[in-house]
Formats: sequence, structure tokens, C-alpha cells
Amino acid sequence: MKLVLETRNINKHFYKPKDFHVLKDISFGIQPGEFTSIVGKSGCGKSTLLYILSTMDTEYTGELYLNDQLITGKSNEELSRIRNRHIGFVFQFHYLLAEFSVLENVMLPAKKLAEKSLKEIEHDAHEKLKMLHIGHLAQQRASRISGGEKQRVAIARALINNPTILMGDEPTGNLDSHNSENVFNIFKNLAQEKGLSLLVVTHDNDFAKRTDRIIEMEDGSILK
Ligand SMILES: Nc1ncnc2c1ncn2[C@@H]1O[C@H](COP(=O)(O)OP(=O)(O)OP(=O)(O)O)[C@@H](O)[C@H]1O
Repeated sequence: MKLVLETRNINKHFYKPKDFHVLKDISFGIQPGEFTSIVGKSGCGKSTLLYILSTMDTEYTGELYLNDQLITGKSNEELSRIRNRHIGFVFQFHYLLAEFSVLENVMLPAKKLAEKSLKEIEHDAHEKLKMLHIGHLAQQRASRISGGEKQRVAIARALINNPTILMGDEPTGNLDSHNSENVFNIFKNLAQEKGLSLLVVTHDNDFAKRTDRIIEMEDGSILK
């Protein structure tokens, strides 16, 4: 089956304050519709890896492919476009623009991509909000909604360009158990119903245990 994301022998060093081999021969593939979690002790290299997979860090050796396309070696301009087009990202903190409405926040990545008219983008944004059961919040200011709602808006924003993969760095790290459960169910549903691939770094074992696959890291390597 065609892989959505693939890494081949990714290695990374930090050279300051001294040489530190932080990622060691990382090779794995993600299939369409697969919901994967990355776990491991603090400092094992999870965030460093995710930063590379999301194309934001280009300082590594080895190869990264997205939809069979070699990403490694592309210019920053190309990477920015590929990222916006194919990768959705949800962080521990939502990073919404507080003074903008929920709807405007969700529309932003699509405006940046500029492949659709404003009217279409607005329509798509309403659809995503409805899908996440927060359609009624569209005109609210982002600063005026609860933490759980903000994270759902952040998910809607990550989905606006219909990415092939959604990546999360501790997306439930700042949420209570009820809202964490909500986010887990949204992700599970996106994988099962929409065939979206999800790759989530998490410290939450209950969350990880229920994903399709766990990638466990230790000292910069994947445990077999
Ligand atoms: N810019 C940097 N320069 C040098 N070392 C770094 C740098 N960034 C991270 N490190 C080190 O690389 C290692 C891996 O860090 P990383 O943040 O990827 O771990 P992690 O598994 O995501 O940890 P956590 O679960 O605590 O977020 C750690 O030992 C960290 O101190």
C-alpha cells in the first residue's frame, strides 16, 4: 500500500554544547488512515523527530517522503507550501489569534494557500466547525471560548486544507480528561471515517494504548 509518510535512516546531531546524536537511524512508514502514537521517556527525541517529520527542521541526514515525494533537500519556500497543503498540525497550546473570530482563525491556512475563493473557504470553515460540533461558535472571538473548545478550533484549522496527515505534539497535554477524551474520539473518527493518517506525540498512556499503533522511542532510537 502507498505510504503517506516514510522516513529512511534519519539521523540528527546537536553540536552544542557538544556532539549529541539525538536521532539514530529512524525508519518507519505511515499508511493511509493509520492512527499512530509516538511515546517514550522525556528527552528521548520525540519532539525533535516530529519537527523533522513536519518539515520544519531540515538539519538531518536520511530521507523523508510525503505521499511518495522526496521532501528532503527542498527549498524553504517549497517546504512551506507542502506543509500548508499536506500537513495539519495540532500543538499542546492552540495558538489561536485571540482577537480574531473562531471562523477567521479556521480560515487562515486556506487563505494562505490561496487555492480557493474566500466564499469557498468560508463555506469549508463552517463545515469543519460543524463536523467538530462547534458550528455555533463561528462568530465568537477566540479569546471568549473554553480551553476544550479552543483545541477543537485548532483541530478545525489544522483540517481546513484537507491534509493527508495530521500531526500532534501533546495535543491533549493541556486538557482535562473529558476534553482529552473528546480530542481522542475526534482523531479516531477522522482516521476511521475520513481515512486521515494521524501521528501524535503523547505522554498520555491511556491515549496511546487506544491508537492503532505505538512507536516507542528510547535514547533517539525506535524500539523494535
Ligand atoms: N537545540 C538543542 N540543542 C541541544 N540539545 C537539544 C536541543 N533541543 C533538544 N535537545 C536535547 O535533545 C534531546 C531530545 O529532546 P526532545 O525535545 O526531542 O525530547 P522529547 O522526547 O520530545 O522530550 P519531552 O517528552 O520532554 O518533550 C533532549 O536531551 C534535549 O535536551
